Amino acid sequence: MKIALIGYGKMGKEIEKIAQSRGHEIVSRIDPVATGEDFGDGNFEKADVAIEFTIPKVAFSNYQKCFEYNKPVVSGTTGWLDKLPEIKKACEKDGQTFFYASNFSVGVNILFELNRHLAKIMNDLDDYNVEMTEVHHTQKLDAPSGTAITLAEDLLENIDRKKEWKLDKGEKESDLVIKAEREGDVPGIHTVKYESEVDEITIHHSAKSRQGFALGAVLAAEFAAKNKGFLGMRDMLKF
Ligand SMILES: NC(=O)c1ccc[n+]([C@@H]2O[C@H](COP(=O)([O-])OP(=O)(O)OC[C@H]3O[C@@H](n4cnc5c(N)ncnc54)[C@H](O)[C@@H]3O)[C@@H](O)[C@H]2O)c1
Ligand SMILES: O=C(O)C1=N[C@H](C(=O)O)CCC1
Repeated sequence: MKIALIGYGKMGKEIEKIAQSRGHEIVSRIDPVATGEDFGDGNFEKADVAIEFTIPKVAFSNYQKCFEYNKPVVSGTTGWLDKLPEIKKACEKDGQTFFYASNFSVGVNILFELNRHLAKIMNDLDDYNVEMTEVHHTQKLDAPSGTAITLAEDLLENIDRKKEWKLDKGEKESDLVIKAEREGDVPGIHTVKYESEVDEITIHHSAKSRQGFALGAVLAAEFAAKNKGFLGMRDMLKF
């Protein structure tokens, strides 16, 4: 498969290694800083699929470009999701293909499943408060992480006593607090903690490197090249 990388930073480079090890060819590396390559230089159109890991403020315009070229796109960038309804519309009305995941690691997607299941159990157990922590490297631009937002949305959907998430500090009992910490080169740690007077229950994922995110993004690109529409990890992993 021929792959275009949009964003050739930490994730773009990790994805390149995994994609090549799975026999794929990188035909384009679009990044104004790292490579100087652009959509119009004749290479992007050779791609079967694009994988985009950039920065929040440019992600949406990159997806529009992919759609202009009718290329399926895998989106890993976080912090731009206010534009998601427009992307869904492009998939439904114009037949575009878009695969988004706040986290492509299979391990984190297992955590998402556990989080939904545990939240259903904890809904009636009012003695427990729930809060979340995420830890990432100091270069990260967005907070809370996209992964933390996914975990929080699943908690809010299943725990009636929590009404909205708040970054770092809550004001009311009904606020779900997400603490965001930045240190060193931490690839990503997410914890959901329930606490009562008598005990604590935690579920936790800690990435050892960026390899798991990159492998998941390449698997998603393989899936997006064969399937159409608005896609996500639950379509691909089927667990
Ligand atoms: N979904 C996941 O599994 C997952 C995993 C890791 C990171 N991320 C997200 O991916 C994004 C990138 O992470 P990273 O660690 O690679 O960041 P990074 O800072 O190392 O790389 C970002 C790259 O984007 C480039 N860029 C900036 N503007 C651009 C543009 N207009 N077009 C193309 N490239 C452009 C930058 O020059 C840089 O090289 C972040 O939003 C991060 O939160 C998601
Ligand atoms: O390094 C990052 O930035 C990461 N971003 C994603 C997020 O915001 O959840 C996934 C984990 C790593």
